[in-house]
Amino acid sequence: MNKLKRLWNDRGNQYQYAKWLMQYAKPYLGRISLTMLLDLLVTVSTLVMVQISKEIIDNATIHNGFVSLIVIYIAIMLGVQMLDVISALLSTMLNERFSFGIRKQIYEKIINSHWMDVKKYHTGDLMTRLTSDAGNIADGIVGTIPSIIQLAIELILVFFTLFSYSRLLAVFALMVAPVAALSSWWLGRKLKRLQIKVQESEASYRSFLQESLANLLIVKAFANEKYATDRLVELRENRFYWVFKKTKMGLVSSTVMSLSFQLGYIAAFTYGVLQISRQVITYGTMSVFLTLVNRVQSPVMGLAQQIPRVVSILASAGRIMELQNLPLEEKLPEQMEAEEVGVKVEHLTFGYANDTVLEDVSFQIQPGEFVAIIGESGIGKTTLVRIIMSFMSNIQGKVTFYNNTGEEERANAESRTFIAYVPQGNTLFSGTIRENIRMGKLDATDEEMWEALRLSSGYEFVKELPQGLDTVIGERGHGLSEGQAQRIAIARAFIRKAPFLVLDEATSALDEGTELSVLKGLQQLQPRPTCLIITHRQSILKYCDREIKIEQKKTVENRIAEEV
Ligand SMILES: Nc1ncnc2c1ncn2[C@@H]1O[C@H](COP(=O)(O)OP(=O)(O)OP(=O)(O)O)[C@@H](O)[C@H]1O
Repeated sequence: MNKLKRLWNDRGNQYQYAKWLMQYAKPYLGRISLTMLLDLLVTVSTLVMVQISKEIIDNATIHNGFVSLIVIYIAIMLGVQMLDVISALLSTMLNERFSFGIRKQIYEKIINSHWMDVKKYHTGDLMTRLTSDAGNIADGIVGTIPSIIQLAIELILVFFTLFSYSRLLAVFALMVAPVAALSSWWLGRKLKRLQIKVQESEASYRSFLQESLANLLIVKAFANEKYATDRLVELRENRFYWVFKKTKMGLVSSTVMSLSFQLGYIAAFTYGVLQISRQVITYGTMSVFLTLVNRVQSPVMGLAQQIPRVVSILASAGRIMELQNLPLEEKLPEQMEAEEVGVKVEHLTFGYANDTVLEDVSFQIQPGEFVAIIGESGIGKTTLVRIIMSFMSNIQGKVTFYNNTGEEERANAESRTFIAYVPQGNTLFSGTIRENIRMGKLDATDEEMWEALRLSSGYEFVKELPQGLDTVIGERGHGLSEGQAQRIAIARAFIRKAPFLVLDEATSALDEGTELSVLKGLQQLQPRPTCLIITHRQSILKYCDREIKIEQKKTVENRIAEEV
């Protein structure tokens, strides 16, 4: 019963996947049809060539002229070659455009979905979906599906041509079809599970590869080079196991089909020979028989061989649809003048999976206030600012920004346009210092960059670099010290001149003196932003008006005394 139910549900899913694929393919249907038309023209031309070859052989046996027929045959053959080339070029172009189109859509989907939902996937897995799965779908839409249609048309055309010569032979030739259909059905079901395993093992392999390269220092520091290589081999072996299993299954089915194909051919051959011996047919007709039998069976085989491809496309479509189904972040139209922004948090409750981190928390931060968020490690400080910045989904309660004129805006992804953020850790991109700072303000001038660097205490060291702002830094700020990278990240936030600034342990790598000058720079920011500063350091508190302490899932507010 359960098995039946699963089959039924699976059928529903396949239909959803196919519908989704169609919707993706829609803009490309014109160009796909053109390549199909070219391929169809090739099919028809080859059928005409079969007919001409029969005439040539028959004319030769009765000593009639056949030179002009050979010339026509060669002309058509050259035409077919040209059509083949054009069709190959067209489908490569189409494949490239389509595969990029699909990747762009998924990429956009990922970057516009809730950060929290996307972070559940390993970047290696996301990469596999963006590259291998998207590639599978592109190949499918541009190659497999048109070739299925083309093979079906070819089958019909050739079948009726053969039928017009000999009904019996046509039916003989099609005897391979039930075998092909049965083995395809059996194969399709088994293959889908294997294909998902192949893609999952590919994702684990890529994830490990990417992570171990990104954390090469840790691998080396713990002398884990051999362990890393062994692990890589193990993951690759796992992938190989599934690929091999899938290939074996494909081979079993194609061997069965190939054997039935051979049998069909032998039957047609014997039948033809008998007919010749009884002088019922000519040698020319015999050659047509054999060619057509071959040509009826090959599309049937071709169709059956497409089954693994279709299965693999549907499995990839399922993996990509999963990303497509992620809910988009809410982006509300601007509702308030974002000057001097404050925030109200009301009855906020939030937890990851089963663990509640914050429970019925309410507080307010006035525009222009500097507030320290404190509390022991792992208590929920970063979580709280991520909620305020609308990175999280499934929160209970309300977060509202407001300005001095009483306008309000419920926190949403669009609110980040008036927020600047310095996250924990090293968050620089590879590229120049200029490119990194510019992320805070895309049209920033050099003067603005130097000013932001001055306020973040990065001016001196960047000035001393031979290439200055054009100094190229590596992945995650490689080439800079942690403290220097932090100051560039702070400059990236300062240049935004955002009315709401969030610093998450932004000065943790700085010495006391440099930290002090960053805090002084923070106070000089014009216009003065509202500032949320997550910190473990007492020295920072005296630069704040208030502290909000997180304790036992609640917040406790304290005004900071002047003399602290
Ligand atoms: N993506 C996540 N999934 C599940 N649990 C998480 C996730 N991120 C954080 N947590 C958990 O939520 C709790 C709060 O984490 P959070 O990062 O907000 O703490 P924090 O106060 O900022 O800590 P620290 O001072 O060490 O940076 C921790 O117990 C942590 O394990």
